[in-house]
Amino acid sequence: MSPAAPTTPTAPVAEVHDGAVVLGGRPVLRGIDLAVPAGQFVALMGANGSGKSTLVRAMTGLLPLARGRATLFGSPVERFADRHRVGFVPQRAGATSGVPASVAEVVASGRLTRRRVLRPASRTDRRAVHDALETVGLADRARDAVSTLSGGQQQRVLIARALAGEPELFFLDEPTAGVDLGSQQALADTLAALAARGSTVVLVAHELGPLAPLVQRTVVLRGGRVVHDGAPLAADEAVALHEAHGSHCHDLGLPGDDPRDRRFAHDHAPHVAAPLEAP
Ligand SMILES: Nc1ncnc2c1ncn2[C@@H]1O[C@H](COP(=O)(O)OP(=O)(O)OP(=O)(O)O)[C@@H](O)[C@H]1O
Repeated sequence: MSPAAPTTPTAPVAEVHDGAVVLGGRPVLRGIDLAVPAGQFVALMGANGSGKSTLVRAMTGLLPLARGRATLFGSPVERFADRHRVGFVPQRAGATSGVPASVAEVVASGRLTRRRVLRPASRTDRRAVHDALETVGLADRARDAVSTLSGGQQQRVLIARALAGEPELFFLDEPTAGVDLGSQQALADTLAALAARGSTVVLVAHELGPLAPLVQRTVVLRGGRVVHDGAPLAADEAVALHEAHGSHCHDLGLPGDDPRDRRFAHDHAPHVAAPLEAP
């Protein structure tokens, strides 16, 4: 019998190595090492201000790293050109922003990374928009103004916009925050279908709710560092883990006792005058 062919480890579709991010002169992420293989469903958890949104923004190239490197599909994020391969659903973004657009128009904007500039939408584009709306259960609202939808439905419109680009890798930043249970379940069904198709999902969440069964790996951040990376955790376990981690680093993104932190904070100290003391 011939020996089994060696298994090739799945190359990461998103990776950060020794990543650090500085915002407003303060280090908010330090020493981040994270590699997400194709097809994995990862939950990114941690308390408010622990750095979850900052990490997904750095992983998608929306924020520059002050140190380390980030790659998407093996390319440095700053030079990554295949934008259609990545879908991003930002945190707490309304789908309307006061713009009088229909649901279908907002979702169609998700095709722009695939369409040639100034070309009218093709039959394929229209099909992708329709399929995305079907997936999130809003096909019957396609012609309605997004402003007439509930917050949860608007969140689903943004997810449909990401789906319409037919990406392989999704980042979703707290898609269930403030969303009714019906919409949470619709989202769980949508993400289950994506996972079954082999898509990779990085989900920021405080509460997993109906999404919990989908999670294969949990990464917990605290004070801008990874404090757990492994088996899925329930939200209360993530909080317990968060609280169990010492007092050195805290959620204000200030450095802990690690000398590398002090060095890093020194190197990136804010170049602004200190605020005036309160009288
Ligand atoms: N533009 C900014 N300038 C300065 N500091 C910022 C900026 N954006 C975020 N921060 C700080 O960076 C830290 C991490 O913020 P981030 O939004 O990534 O946390 P989070 O874990 O996603 O929190 P939440 O769960 O509340 O969304 C916080 O201390 C926050 O105050």
